[in-house]
Amino acid sequence: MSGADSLPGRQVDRERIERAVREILVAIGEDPDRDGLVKTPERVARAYEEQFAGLGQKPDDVLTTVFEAGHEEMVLVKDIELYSTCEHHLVPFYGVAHVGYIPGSDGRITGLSKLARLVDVYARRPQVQERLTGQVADAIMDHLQPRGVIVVVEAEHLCMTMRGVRKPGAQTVTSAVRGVFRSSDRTRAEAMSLILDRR
Ligand SMILES: Nc1nc2c(ncn2[C@@H]2O[C@H](COP(=O)(O)OP(=O)(O)OP(=O)(O)O)[C@@H](O)[C@H]2O)c(=O)[nH]1
Ligand SMILES: [Zn+2]
Repeated sequence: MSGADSLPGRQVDRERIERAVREILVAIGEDPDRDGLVKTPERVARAYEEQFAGLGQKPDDVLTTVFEAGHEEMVLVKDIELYSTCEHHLVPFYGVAHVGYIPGSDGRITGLSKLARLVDVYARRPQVQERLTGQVADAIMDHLQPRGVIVVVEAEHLCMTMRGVRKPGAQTVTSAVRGVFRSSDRTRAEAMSLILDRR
């Protein structure tokens, strides 16, 4: 688990970001005092506060509604839009997450929106896609004790699109399977066919 998980409510240091952004503007040869840029450090600080808000959140903050519904079949929320930040280049990667689980024998489930909120908790951090995918799966395993979890993330990384290798359109697909989705080929295949069904 990352160290940031133990920092509930942590706020970003906006003033420090502002100073750093001003420095970057100088370093790229810009004039940070010209009209268009004068408020940029402040804007970036506010944007970063939002973009990295997940560093101050834990899964417990969002998985608040857990109830026993006696439902023991698969629950799958598809196409949860996500925006994250590549920790290598600090540029966005974005796409969708699909989150499915099969409740445990106690039938404990959570609110559907909470699954999407959980994705945001981990997306709003400097990330790599593989870790994001695994963290969402592990948080659901820990909090709901389901029979299994499957998380699939499909994303485009702007660090591969706008710079570097420059391959727009390349989609990175990552999956994390836990419990019955790992042990049963059939259950995993059923989930994958629901996830990939693009009707
Ligand atoms: N596995 C993984 N790699 C990522 C992710 N986001 C970005 N990367 C990769 O991280 C790597 C960083 O490679 P480096 O060689 O250290 O950095 P770089 O010289 O900027 O690499 P290029 O992007 O190839 O120009 C690149 O291959 C990126 O495509 C991610 O979520 N998961
Ligand atoms: Zn990157």
